[in-house]
Amino acid sequence: MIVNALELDFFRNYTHLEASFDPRVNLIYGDNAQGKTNLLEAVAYLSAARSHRARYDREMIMMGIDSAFLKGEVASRDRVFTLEAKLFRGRGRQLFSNGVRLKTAGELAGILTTVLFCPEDLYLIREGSSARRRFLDGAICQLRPRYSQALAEYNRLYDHKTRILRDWPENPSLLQTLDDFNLRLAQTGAILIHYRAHFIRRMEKHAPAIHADFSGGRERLELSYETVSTVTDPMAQPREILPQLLAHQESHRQAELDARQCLSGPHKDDLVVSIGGQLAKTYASQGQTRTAVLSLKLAQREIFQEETGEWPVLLLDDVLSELDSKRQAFVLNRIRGGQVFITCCEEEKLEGLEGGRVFHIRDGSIVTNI
Ligand SMILES: Nc1ncnc2c1ncn2[C@@H]1O[C@H](COP(=O)(O)OP(=O)(O)OP(=O)(O)O)[C@@H](O)[C@H]1O
Repeated sequence: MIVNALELDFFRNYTHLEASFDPRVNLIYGDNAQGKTNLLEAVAYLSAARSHRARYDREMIMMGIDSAFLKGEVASRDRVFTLEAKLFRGRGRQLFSNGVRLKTAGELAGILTTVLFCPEDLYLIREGSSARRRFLDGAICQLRPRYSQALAEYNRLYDHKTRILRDWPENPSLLQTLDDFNLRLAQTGAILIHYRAHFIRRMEKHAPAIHADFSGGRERLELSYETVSTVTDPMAQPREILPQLLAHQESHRQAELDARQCLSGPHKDDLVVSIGGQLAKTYASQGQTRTAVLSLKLAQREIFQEETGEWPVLLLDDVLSELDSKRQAFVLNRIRGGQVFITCCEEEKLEGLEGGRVFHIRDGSIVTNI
């Protein structure tokens, strides 16, 4: 997948932008607050009609203006697609693919897939397990529609069970439905565990090799999957996992009633990341953390390519800071396959770039395009 060209009108701080891109590396540099991240956000928005940092579409419309327009020309699946989004203040957005209005954002799936790294992704290593579960869920949903259905169903059942456990002392009749929710949660939970285990197994084949190359052979990345303790083989079929989840629920039944919280199930799963045998969350340096997160993202991208034959577009926002020059050179020149967008602040980073195209962004405009 390649973004050949992008056009923006009244998107964030871009009054009007027209740009065409290199099929390999695009380096976007400029001072702080000039519009580098906004550019990546626009590309990401055309991929899934979602922004990683805007809660509402209206935030992306230039202040004082009523609508914004985004247009991308994308080469994908041996065809060229024109993707358009029109954002409005006070009413719903409109999405188009090759001039045809789309009914849902889901219809964009598979045309332009992006893998984004942004500074907040460092939480993936540093913070609690929820950030890592979000990463796993997002990556598996890109590949497996059945997983996204199961995840949505699990979250719905989980919310319901949480309400039962919270309210049962005031309303004991709620407990009559608890067994039913437990069974359905275990059935969908078993599907999540099965898919997560298989995905992490594939990540284990890709991410350590990338991390080793990235760190010049100095570091060994290890991944492992931590799930419900009664599950003996998370790779097994969901029907084999199901009785083990039910047993765990049963043994935690009283504790859940006492705590008025849902304590059993894969909503507490974790992807454990270690570097050289030490838990990355506790011991990794800033550069190691960045390297590990990026290795995970690059592995996600390779798995997608293996499955579909297409490289997702890689969007790297402010990835170079805190990396030494060897690791920067890896990002600039040695990421294999596919198109990459990299934002950075300092001009000296340009010296390390061996090919591709360079864009200097100032105040919502491209001032030089090398
Ligand atoms: N809806 C909007 N209308 C107008 N300007 C906006 C809007 N949303 C954001 N901006 C402005 O866009 C500018 C550039 O933001 P962006 O996040 O792209 O900066 P950046 O170049 O990535 O900077 P940094 O290096 O600090 O990350 C900011 O000054 C911000 O105030």
